Amino acid sequence: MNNTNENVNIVIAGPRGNMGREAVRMVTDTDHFTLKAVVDSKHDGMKVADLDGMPALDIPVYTDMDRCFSEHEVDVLIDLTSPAFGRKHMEIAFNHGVRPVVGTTGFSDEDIETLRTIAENKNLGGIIAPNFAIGAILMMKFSQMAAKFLPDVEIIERHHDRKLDAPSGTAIKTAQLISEVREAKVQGHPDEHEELKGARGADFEGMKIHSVRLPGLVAHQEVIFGGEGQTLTIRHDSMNRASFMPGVRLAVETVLSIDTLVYGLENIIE
Ligand SMILES: NC(=O)c1ccc[n+]([C@@H]2O[C@H](COP(=O)([O-])OP(=O)(O)OC[C@H]3O[C@@H](n4cnc5c(N)ncnc54)[C@H](O)[C@@H]3O)[C@@H](O)[C@H]2O)c1
Ligand SMILES: O=C(O)C1=N[C@H](C(=O)O)CCC1
Repeated sequence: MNNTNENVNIVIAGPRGNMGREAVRMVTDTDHFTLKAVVDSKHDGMKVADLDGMPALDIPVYTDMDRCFSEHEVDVLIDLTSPAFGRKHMEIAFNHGVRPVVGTTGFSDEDIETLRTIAENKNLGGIIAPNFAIGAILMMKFSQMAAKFLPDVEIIERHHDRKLDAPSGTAIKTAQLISEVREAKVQGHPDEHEELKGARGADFEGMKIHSVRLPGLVAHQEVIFGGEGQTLTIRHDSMNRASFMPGVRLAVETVLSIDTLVYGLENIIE
């Protein structure tokens, strides 16, 4: 952790998105963070102030991340873009000695392994966090704890209808954490069959994951455990994107002092 509060030079990719806008606010409101530039899918050569609905900041906009890192001294990249670009952006960052903090979801296990190897070869830290909200991290930890005692579990995640990936990164991470403590297990009736394809949801080692997408939602998840004569529901709701920002700030401060890739904020909140 950067306990000395030394200045951190930051680039944000995806500044016009729901998360990116919030991250621009968080970085510019944090005394020891400096926003050096943003990387957008368009508007190369403009300033943040020129972008619709963005604050009046004299900060340059790039579409070419390589060029952005060549022209500025950068410590940390915050990537909040889309599943198609997260991995590429991380590789570019590592190549420039920049430490990525990535909220973008949709990474495969193979992506994470490859990126970890790159990070370690370059002696650089990186953090991929499917969910930056402290309450969501606790939901995942509590779920892992409960699964030791109640191994029958299903996950229902609910998100806004602009979301590209399903199931959510949080739901996958929750299932991975649960699978660390329980034997793989087929749930439900052994002879069950779906009258409509997909009715039982996605399968992760016998756990079912159900994805709801509706306008009006932000990010929500229930982890439901069933046992003899009882159920236990662990639920988290993010009502807005500000809920993610303390976690992004913590990740930026932590990534400066690690030299591997960390996947999941639960690994840095002990
Ligand atoms: N980890 C978390 O806590 C957390 C929280 C919310 C969202 N997310 C994830 O973060 C990502 C962004 O979510 P959002 O709701 O802000 O999405 P969004 O669609 O509102 O914003 C994404 C932004 O990225 C920009 N973009 C796309 N490709 C780009 C590129 N190549 N270079 C630069 N910018 C590019 C788009 O123009 C858009 O402005 C998603 O993957 C989402 O799942 C993670
Ligand atoms: O808005 C989104 O998209 C979110 N995605 C994360 C996920 O996939 O788990 C969690 C927070 C919101």
